[in-house]
Amino acid sequence: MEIAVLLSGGVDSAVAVHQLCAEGYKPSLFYIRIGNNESGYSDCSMEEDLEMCHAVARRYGLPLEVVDLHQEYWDRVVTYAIEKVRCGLTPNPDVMCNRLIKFGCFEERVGHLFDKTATGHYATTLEREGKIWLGTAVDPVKDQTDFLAQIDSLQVSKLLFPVGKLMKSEVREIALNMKLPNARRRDSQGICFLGRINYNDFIRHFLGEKEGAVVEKETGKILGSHRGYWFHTIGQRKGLGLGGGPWFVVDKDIDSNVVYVSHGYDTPLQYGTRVCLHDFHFITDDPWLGETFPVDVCFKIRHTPEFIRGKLMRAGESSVYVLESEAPLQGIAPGQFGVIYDRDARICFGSGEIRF
Ligand SMILES: Nc1ncnc2c1ncn2[C@@H]1O[C@H](COP(=O)(O)OP(=O)(O)OP(=O)(O)O)[C@@H](O)[C@H]1O
Repeated sequence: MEIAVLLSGGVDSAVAVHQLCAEGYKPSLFYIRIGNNESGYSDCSMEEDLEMCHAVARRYGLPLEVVDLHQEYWDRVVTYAIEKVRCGLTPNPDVMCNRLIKFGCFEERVGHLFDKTATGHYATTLEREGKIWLGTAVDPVKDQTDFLAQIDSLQVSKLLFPVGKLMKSEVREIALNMKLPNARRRDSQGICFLGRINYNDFIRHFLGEKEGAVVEKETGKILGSHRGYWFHTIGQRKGLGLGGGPWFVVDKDIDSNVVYVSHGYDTPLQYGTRVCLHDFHFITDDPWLGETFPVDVCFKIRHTPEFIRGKLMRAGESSVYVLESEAPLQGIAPGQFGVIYDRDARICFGSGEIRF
C-alpha cells in the first residue's frame, strides 16, 4: 500500500510516520507550504517546521517533498474567512483548510497518486454497514474531529490517523523514546496561517477600521466605542476596553456597526440552548434516514474537550437542523460550525454552520 503522510514539523505527524514505519510501511512525506504572501505577512515558524520535517525524513530514510498550496489557500480559505467576517460571522478557517486544502487541493495535486493519506490528527475511522465513518479519538482532550467535520466520504475513506488511538502522553513518550527531533516541541497552532498571525492585524488589512458604539444590550446605554464590528465575536470577553467587567459581546448589528454587550458572568443574554445549523453536511451518510426526530446526539459548538448532549430536529425537508442543548451554551457564535456526534460521542456525523 502506498501512503502519503502530511508532515507538519510537529510531534503528532512525526509519530504518525513512526507508527507507519513500525508497521512496515515506507510512506512518502509531504509538507504543505502556506507561507509568505503579497500582503507582507510572514511566518517565521515555517522554516523551523520544514527543518523538523527534513530531520524526521532523514531519521526514517523517507522522501520528503514540499507542496506549495499558498495561492490555493489564499483563494479559498482566506477568501471564505474574510467574507464571513464581513457579514458579521465568526469563520472557522481550520475546518475549511482541512476540507479544501489538506484533503482537497493536496489530493488533486499529489494525494491521488497514493492509496492512503495519513495525518497526525487525533481522530479515528471505523467501518459500519460497509461504510467508513469518522470516529473520535481515544484521547478526548485532543480529539480533532470537529476540525474534520466538513470532509466528505471519499476523503474519510482514504484517510489514516495513526495517532488517533493513542493518548497525547503516549505520543510524546514514543517521540522521546525514539529520540525524534521534535519530541519536546510545543504543539502547533494548526496549519492555518490565520492561527499564527495577529488576527486583528489581518482583519484590519482587509476590512480597515470604522468606529462604532459599544452598547449595553439591556439598557441601550452607550458604554464606549470599537473600531469595527468585524473585530468582535459573540461570546468575546477580552479586548473590549470597558472597565468594571466582565462584559461579554452578546449581539452585533452590522448595518449600524453596533456591538452589544452584557454585564456579568451569569448574564442570561450570554446563554442559549437552541442552535440552528444551516447547510448541514454529512461526512459519510445521513444516519437518521427513517428515524423519528428528535434524535439524541452529542455535539460541540467550538473546539472544546467536552461533548455536550442534546436533541436534534430537522427543520422541514431542508438541510437546516435545530439543536436543543441539555445544558445552557455560552456564546453561540454564528459562522462557527455545530458538529454532531452520535449519543456516545464515538462517530462524528457532520456539521452545519451556526446561524440565528
Ligand atoms: N504545513 C503542513 N504540511 C503538511 N501537513 C500538515 C501541515 N500542517 C498540519 N499538517 C497535518 O495536519 C495534522 C493536524 O495539524 P495541526 O497543526 O492541526 O495539529 P497538531 O496536532 O499540532 O499536529 P502536529 O503535531 O503534527 O503539528 C498534522 O498532524 C499534519 O498531519
